Amino acid sequence: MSTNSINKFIEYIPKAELHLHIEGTFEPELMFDIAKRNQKKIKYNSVDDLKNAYNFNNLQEFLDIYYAGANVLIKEQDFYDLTWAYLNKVNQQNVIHVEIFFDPQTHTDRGISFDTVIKGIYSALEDGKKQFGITFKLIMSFLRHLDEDSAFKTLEEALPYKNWISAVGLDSSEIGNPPSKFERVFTKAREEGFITVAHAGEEGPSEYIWEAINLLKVKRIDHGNRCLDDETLVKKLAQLKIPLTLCPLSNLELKVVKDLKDHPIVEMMHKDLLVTVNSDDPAYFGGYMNENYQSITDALDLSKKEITELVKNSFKASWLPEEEKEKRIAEIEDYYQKHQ
Ligand SMILES: Nc1ncnc2[nH]cnc12
Ligand SMILES: [Zn+2]
Repeated sequence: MSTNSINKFIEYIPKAELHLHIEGTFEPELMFDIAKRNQKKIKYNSVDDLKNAYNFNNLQEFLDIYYAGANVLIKEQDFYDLTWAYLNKVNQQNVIHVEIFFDPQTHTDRGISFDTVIKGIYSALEDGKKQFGITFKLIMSFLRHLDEDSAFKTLEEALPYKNWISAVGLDSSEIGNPPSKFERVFTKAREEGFITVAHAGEEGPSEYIWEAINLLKVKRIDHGNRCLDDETLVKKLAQLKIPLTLCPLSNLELKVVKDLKDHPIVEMMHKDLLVTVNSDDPAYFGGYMNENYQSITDALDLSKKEITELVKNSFKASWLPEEEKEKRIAEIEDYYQKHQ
């Protein structure tokens, strides 16, 4: 199979993205534009200087730069522009459904109101649906390095927007901040009708994945790479069909894997895990959806059949209505049959 043919296959197949932090789509060029209009300073002199700083040894080194970048977002229009830029990008990549995270505490902790953040993001998502037909769900993620009180306060702020937010999640510095720290917040969130998900087993141990399942009652695990350390856990994830939202380029850039050739995605498929491909923080990790698919395809020599399986998994793992899921999966199978 020529690289060209498989890359075209990846480009044109309709895709869903399930693990994407909107703050992680902040491209340096847009960051400088928004900083200028808000008269905010950036630590770096130029787009190139900033890009040169994107060299991470672990999750925390990335998070420090990611939170600093988000500091220039002040007005509703800024959150709109950020989200709109992402939708334009993925529309060109034939992404037709997105389930995206936003981190309200990154902004409310600096005095930006919850309303400003969510209104900007949501109105761009609505416009994306109208203009591009991209359907969406919004996931509000708690920052796990902050305390339970802050998470409870954020949950309260989200209640008037229940109709806009499908789920709550858990992200930021994983090691030392286990899911158990947020058990009570997640219980309350479920009582309020939110679906739950959590980042677990990215850098943290497999025990954190168990906690996310048993204590937070998550419907998906974000990352979950470390589940492979525990065969019983792998069996549990497979048996409960709990999807894992994997992020290959993120894993490479944050040194979760040394080389994409070591990425566990194929091993996980062979173990019957429902794994999906996502971009996490594409502005920081060198690629959106197509680049993620293309780089693992290159590294692991994936076939069109395997790529099709991964794409179907994303729709299976999505929260689209059942009827719509089936329709999308049938369309993807049809695409495969025509282009295999
Ligand atoms: N990969 C990641 N892990 C944890 N928190 C994050 N926030 C943004 N990206 C993240
Ligand atoms: Zn993430």
